[in-house]
Amino acid sequence: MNDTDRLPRTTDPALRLALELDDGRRCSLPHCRSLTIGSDPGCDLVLADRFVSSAHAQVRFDGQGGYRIEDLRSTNGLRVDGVPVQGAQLEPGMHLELGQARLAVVRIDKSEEEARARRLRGDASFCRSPHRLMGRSAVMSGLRDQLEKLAGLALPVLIRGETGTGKELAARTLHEFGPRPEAPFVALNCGAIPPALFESELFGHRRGAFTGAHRDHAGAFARAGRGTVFLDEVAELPLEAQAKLLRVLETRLVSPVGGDREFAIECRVLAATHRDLGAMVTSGQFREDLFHRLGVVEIELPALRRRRSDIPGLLEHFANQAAAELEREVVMSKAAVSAATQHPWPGNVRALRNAVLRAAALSEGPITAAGLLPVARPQARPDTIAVPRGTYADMNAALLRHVVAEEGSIRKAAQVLDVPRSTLGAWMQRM
Ligand SMILES: Nc1ncnc2c1ncn2[C@@H]1O[C@H](COP(=O)(O)OP(=O)(O)OP(=O)(O)O)[C@@H](O)[C@H]1O
Repeated sequence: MNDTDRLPRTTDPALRLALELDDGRRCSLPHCRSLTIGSDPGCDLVLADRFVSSAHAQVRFDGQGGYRIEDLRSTNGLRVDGVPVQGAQLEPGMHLELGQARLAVVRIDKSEEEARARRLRGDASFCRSPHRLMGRSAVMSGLRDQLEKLAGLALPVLIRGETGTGKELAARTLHEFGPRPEAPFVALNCGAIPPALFESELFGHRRGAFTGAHRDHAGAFARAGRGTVFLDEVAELPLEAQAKLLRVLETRLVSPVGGDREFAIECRVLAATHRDLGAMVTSGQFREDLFHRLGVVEIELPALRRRRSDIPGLLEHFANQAAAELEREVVMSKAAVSAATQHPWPGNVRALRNAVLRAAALSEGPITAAGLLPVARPQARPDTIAVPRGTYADMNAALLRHVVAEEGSIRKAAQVLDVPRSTLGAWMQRM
């Protein structure tokens, strides 16, 4: 038998279906679009199974509200409810086998789906969520649509954007609207991990693996379980660490340092960077194969100066946040809104948020333009830096302290040094 057309057809146009993997991952069938399934990272649904062909099958939208799966001449074929088929109309309750991978066709509860979409679009009820990407500009609403589509797919996503544009917020949104929002979201700042600790932080270690390893340590992949690992500032990984990460992403197997057993990883991997990874690949600083693994899909968070129409809404949002924290009214003057809309905001939304919170804390009446954007006082810059005699580490610490003292804040120093604020913060903590 090569076809299961005799199965009842899906006629309800509102019926939404998803494919559920054995490990609980769920991929909702995109509205009115086709979806390819295979082991190739370019597929919409990637199955890391050596019996799955690179492009194994395709789920086609049939134009009438239904979906059909077709075998794409795969090596190991397609089975529906245990029967080898060439194609079949998808119905809830069916079991598909592609190579050794098993997928169940499940019905998505419509109200659950609608609530998810409403939350992502920004209903009032979702305003309280700390993970909300605000902004009414066309570029931001396009981005939210993109995130909504990507959240249901198990693909790796590379998030690009300048510091403070909301990359981590976007990663959390993908996790929160993905199939397992209740599973852990583990964020790791790759720029803040000393090279010697990289393997242990990601993959974990066993007790006694190295001096100081007094007990077993679960790495990020183990802690994320079936959730998400977010590799922030992934471009900062040294080449040796990149090779190790690539191996894990290819085999989906992790071996803790000092352990003799590998375990399979089940989490989704998201990565972010403020750097031009393509250029780093060209200059040999970043592995091309890892770049393609991580960036199956790329999204870009636009700089705030490229979407100035979002600024008044963000000011209002953060003024409300400040009012809630300070337990008093916080009002922005028209002049402050106008000045903020012209400002270049090199530190993007984070800088804007900090400016509003600082101004709200310091001003008693409405926030003025000068209160929000104080003019930087020119500082006398010494020609030399007093560097202590000592080790390379001592010297680095002295230089970092100097830049922070001169710039007046870790945020500004991070901009001068062109490193993320969180990275510089972590360096300072280790000094
Ligand atoms: N669109 C947005 N709506 C509301 N808040 C935002 C938005 N974008 C960023 N923020 C806020 O700005 C701050 C910085 O965001 P986030 O940490 O996600 O940026 P990032 O791009 O990951 O920064 P970095 O590269 O420095 O790590 C957070 O407090 C976040 O909540």
